[in-house]
Amino acid sequence: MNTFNASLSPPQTAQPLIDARDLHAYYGQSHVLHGVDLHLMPAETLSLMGRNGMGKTTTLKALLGFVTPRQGSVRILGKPTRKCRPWQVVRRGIGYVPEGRGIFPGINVHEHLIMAARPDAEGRSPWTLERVLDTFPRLAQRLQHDGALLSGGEQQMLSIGRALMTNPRIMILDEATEGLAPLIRDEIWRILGEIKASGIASIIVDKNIDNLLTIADRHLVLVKGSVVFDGDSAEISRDTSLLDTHLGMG
Ligand SMILES: Nc1ncnc2c1ncn2[C@@H]1O[C@H](COP(=O)(O)OP(=O)(O)OP(=O)(O)O)[C@@H](O)[C@H]1O
Repeated sequence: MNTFNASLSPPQTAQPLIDARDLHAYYGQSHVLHGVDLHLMPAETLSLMGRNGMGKTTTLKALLGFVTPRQGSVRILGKPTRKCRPWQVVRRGIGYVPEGRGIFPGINVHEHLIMAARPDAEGRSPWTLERVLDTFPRLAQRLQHDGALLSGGEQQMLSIGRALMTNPRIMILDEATEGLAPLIRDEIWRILGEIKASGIASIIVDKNIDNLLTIADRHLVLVKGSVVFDGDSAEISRDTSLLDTHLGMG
């Protein structure tokens, strides 16, 4: 798929987990998304790229129901989400790791994890507390620590661990490694690789393009609320003008 020729519809071979079409979103009078199409296939890792302010977070919020699109549709697991509240959308099997992490003061690590625990739609719980703590040994050492007293990296691990406790089919991560020290970032990318290997589909927003090119199967690039590229890592790597102009990697 080439630049400025974004796909309008997903492949017909399997049902997409997420199928969003022609999303238009506004903040007041400000028209922020201009007809975004986005689909996510089972077990796929999709990156959402673009410079600051291009509409990545708003796209994620439109998928989750935090922002109501004025035009367009979102289907999660084949069912429309129109009129659904965000909690009803995520109950279809989405683990959300928001920008800023969403960790609560006054609640410790153990409580953050167990309050999120639920089985998947088939009643299975592959992600147990034990498995999450095995994946994040740092959290195991800090179980009784208040969320507000954790480092940024620990908070991000807790945010990801909490999302996994919901036994999601889809993980949505906004700014997965923002503001973290290089070693912690590496740790987060390793864990995102494990999540991918476990078969969970993901949408990842992050500023580190090299890591996104390594981990994601497909990439969408947003410019001023429109998708200008939809393709795989080889395709985007060849498109030096796109990388230079829209991602600052020239
Ligand atoms: N709550 C809001 N009210 C008004 N305008 C907003 C609001 N949130 C975002 N915007 C504006 O909408 C546009 C898209 O913002 P959005 O946060 O979706 O972009 P982004 O690509 O995620 O950027 P960043 O990397 O800076 O988070 C920007 O112009 C931003 O200023």
